[in-house]
Amino acid sequence: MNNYNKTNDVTALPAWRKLLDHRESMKNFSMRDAFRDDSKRFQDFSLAGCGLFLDYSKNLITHETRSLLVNLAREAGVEQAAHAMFSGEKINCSEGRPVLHTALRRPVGEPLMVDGRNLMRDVHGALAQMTDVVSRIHSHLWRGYNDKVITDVVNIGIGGSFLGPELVSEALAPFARHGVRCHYLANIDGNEFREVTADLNVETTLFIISSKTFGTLETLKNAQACRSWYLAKGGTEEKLYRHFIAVTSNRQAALDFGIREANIFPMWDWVGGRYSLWSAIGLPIALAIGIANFKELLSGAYAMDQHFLNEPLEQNLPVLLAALGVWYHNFWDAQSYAFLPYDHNLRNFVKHLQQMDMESNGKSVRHDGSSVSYTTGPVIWGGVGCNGQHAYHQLLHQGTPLIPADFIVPVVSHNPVADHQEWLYANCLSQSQALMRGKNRAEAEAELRAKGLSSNEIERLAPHKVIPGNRPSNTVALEIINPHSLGALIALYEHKVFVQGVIWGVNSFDQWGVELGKELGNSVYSRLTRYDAEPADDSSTQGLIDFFRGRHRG
Ligand SMILES: O=P(O)(O)OC[C@H]1O[C@H](O)[C@H](O)[C@@H](O)[C@@H]1O
Repeated sequence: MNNYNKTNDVTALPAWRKLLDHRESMKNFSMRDAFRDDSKRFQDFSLAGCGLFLDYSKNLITHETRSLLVNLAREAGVEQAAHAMFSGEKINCSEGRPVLHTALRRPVGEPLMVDGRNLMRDVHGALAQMTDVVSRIHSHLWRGYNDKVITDVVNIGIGGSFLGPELVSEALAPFARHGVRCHYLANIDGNEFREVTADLNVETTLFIISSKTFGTLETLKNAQACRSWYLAKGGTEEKLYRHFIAVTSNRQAALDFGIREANIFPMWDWVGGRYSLWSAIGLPIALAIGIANFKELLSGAYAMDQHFLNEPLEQNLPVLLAALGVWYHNFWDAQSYAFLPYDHNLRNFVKHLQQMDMESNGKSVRHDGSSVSYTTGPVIWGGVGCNGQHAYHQLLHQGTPLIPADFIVPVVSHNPVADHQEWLYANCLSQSQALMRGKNRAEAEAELRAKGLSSNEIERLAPHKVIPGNRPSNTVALEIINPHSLGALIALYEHKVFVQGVIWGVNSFDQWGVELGKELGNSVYSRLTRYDAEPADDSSTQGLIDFFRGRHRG
């Protein structure tokens, strides 16, 4: 039971009931009319903070909606929950752990006592260890077994030990000027292994085994394969320590794998995998962009932390985004949410957000073990614009489901080409404008008439040309993607997810749902590889095992 939402059932809160009534009153609300009737709408429903600018005016909301949604967040205990999280309360109830990824970006000097221990000493100790190894590699003091300079880093990790670092490395590629290329090896798939290692030089490659538990199948199998690759390519056992680093909370397992003590970077159980890029899991980022830029990333996230903690709910970026998501999800029956970054370097942002959001709030049991009676975490999807306009925006504009969208767009490109950035920005705005205003029947007919079509043709075609509109979106604009603004942007969504979890009364920080598949995987594997194994419990699994056996050339 969380300490701040006594009922734990959000539908019992007065604000929820008022929102149900309000939803009824909004059934004929038209954004297009709202913009026509209120010239101050953009001004009233936009907010700047931490280098980001949020335009949330293209939403199915009025001033009353906003105050009811903010009241819901308040009644659900969001303010108390935020302080509980930041102060180290064990809010991850099922695992009895604090949730302190925010501690990873606190500046030196701000102590954080948890169970009598100042965690900040551990945090800054790890940051100092990162700083040292980055400095030694960038200054060519750290060399390979043949004394060659390190030019490539392969991060071996999956889930939170991969998606966050991958996102940040790509997003901050313009800042990678230290001669170290980052590669990510995540899946247990020979195709990926070959793709990652094909062009690597064993003499100049450093492997980072990133695994909070050091027990993840994919990561351990890849670590063993990379070790074999290193030895097969000429690497020596004696100098293996120059090519293998580990980031983990399971120190003993790393030592047992053969990682030298000094090459082990700490992780802690109070940092969830999907929130861990700010820790030594972010080592590949720091190797690519330098420790100074990595610290800028931390300071951007810290700025958003302070905004989230201190701004009133009405002026609070994560709270507003969270409340709007709840509004559509629980009162407009939206089942998914689209993220549409208009920047090539943010092309994998949605992958990180998928884990952050869906692994956090893809829950159906509240803190106290009771089942929810309402929908919780949405399906998160999306992709880079303008590409999506030529793929799935059709459904966004004329499909049957309501799918709220977040557009994310920088003004300045790191690589300006002709007027491309102007067109990219224009397309981002026009897509959200089209979602909002649509094209009504009269406009469709007038357009066809202007093309000289006959009235029969107009009658036939017009229904297909109508675009419903009134489809909500937010636009997060920023001047340029840099370490500070990216840190703030990622932290914005971390806190949005947190606020929604508080409102829904679920534990956003465990992930028991991923265990069963892993357990069953072990028994399927043994049936695939041992001919004396018991048959599977169901004919589908056994039939597919037989299909494999009949064809596999192992
Ligand atoms: O970092 P690791 O312990 O290897 O875990 C890697 C990933 O696998 C787990 O199954 C969880 O679903 C993720 O939250 C985690 O990030």
